[in-house]
Amino acid sequence: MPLKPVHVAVVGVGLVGTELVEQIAKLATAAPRAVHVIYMSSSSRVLYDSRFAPLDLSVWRQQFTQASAAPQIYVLPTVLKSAASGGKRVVLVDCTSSDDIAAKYPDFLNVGIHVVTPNKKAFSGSLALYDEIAGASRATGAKFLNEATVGAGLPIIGTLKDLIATGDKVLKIEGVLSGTLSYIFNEFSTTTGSAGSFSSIVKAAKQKGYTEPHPAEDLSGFDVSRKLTILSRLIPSLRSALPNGFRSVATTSLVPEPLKFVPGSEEFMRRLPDHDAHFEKLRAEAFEEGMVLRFVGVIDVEKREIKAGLEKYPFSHPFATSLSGSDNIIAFHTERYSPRPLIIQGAGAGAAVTAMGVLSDILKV
Ligand SMILES: NC(=O)C1=CN([C@@H]2O[C@H](COP(=O)(O)OP(=O)(O)OC[C@H]3O[C@@H](n4cnc5c(N)ncnc54)[C@H](OP(=O)(O)O)[C@@H]3O)[C@@H](O)[C@H]2O)C=CC1
Ligand SMILES: N[C@@H](CC=O)C(=O)O
Ligand code: NA
Repeated sequence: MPLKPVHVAVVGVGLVGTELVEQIAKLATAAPRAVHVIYMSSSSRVLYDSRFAPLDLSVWRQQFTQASAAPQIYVLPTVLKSAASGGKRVVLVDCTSSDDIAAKYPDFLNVGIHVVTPNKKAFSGSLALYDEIAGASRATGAKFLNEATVGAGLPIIGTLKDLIATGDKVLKIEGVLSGTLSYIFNEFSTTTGSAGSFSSIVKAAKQKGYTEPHPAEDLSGFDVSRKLTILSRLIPSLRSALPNGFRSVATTSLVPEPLKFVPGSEEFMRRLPDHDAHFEKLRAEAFEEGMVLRFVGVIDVEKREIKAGLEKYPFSHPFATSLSGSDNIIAFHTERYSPRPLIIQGAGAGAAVTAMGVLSDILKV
């Protein structure tokens, strides 16, 4: 029986959104077309057919460059509701990092539009919004899926949900949860020295598409504390532990004090080299002790302790020897997976693997 198609509205056709549209286009040529893109927007452009006919993905780039109408996020729930008439399955795919769009998820879910997203904002901020999202989803049956918010395409959220749903007890989750910080320290702090200055490696991480739109979000550790918040809310005993979200996670920031309030990423990157000596001192001190630097996150369920920070590990430790590129590594210590934890490792940032995580959620819808 042919698959019932799912109709997607991609909001945020940036690095991840563009790759997602390309992956959907490739899927259509390889298999019976199950995913139709009916709407796409950036912060200044929007492209869709007034009858919500599927967009022709062989020419979307040209059409999108020519599209000029301003996006209408505040009316989008109503617009997509009309696209869902006749029982069509419609999914809002939020590929922005916008708080404003995240705040609208309940409106989409309330009218039966599913939400799939790599954007961490809605799930790592106030518990009130998180509860509103979960409540709207329960009320209408519209799903919200966010696998790509933690570990990009790696099956982290799905695995944690499965462990809990099958009655296992999670004791501790720990690991390297930032692709950007993994890449930076895998290059900057190695068992043999360093591949370059700190700022030049941050620049490379940005060019490779690993960083958040503003790299300070990564260096502040907030991207990691957001991921820890998202995971902790899936653990029943910690669901309400962070009512105000990621800001309550004990987090060590790597942002140099004078750059703390620099709003633009260009100025931030331009001024970062002024602080290379500080990072080099940290690296060299660790190296003298036979240690490397790695940025890790921990959720200790028994102690109700959730923290993110820069740690030192001996040259023989797996974090020093087995990580490379943007690798994430996450260990789930549970009653069943004990004394050896369940470990998931692989690229944890970058357009291809993130879009894959988003697309697999779309296919689940
Ligand atoms: N890069 C990665 O490895 C990973 C990224 N993510 C998440 O994926 C999301 C996207 O990241 P990335 O693609 O790198 O970011 P980009 O900055 O490349 O893309 C963001 C896109 O969102 C658009 N946008 C911003 N505000 C709005 C708005 N109000 N309405 C419509 N469009 C808007 C931007 O438009 P314009 O171009 O006009 O500014 C841009 O097209 C983020 O939430 C990030 O945290 C998650 C896992 C991994
Ligand atoms: N900037 C993030 C992207 C994925 O969430 C990271 O580096 O991990
Ligand atoms: Na994931």
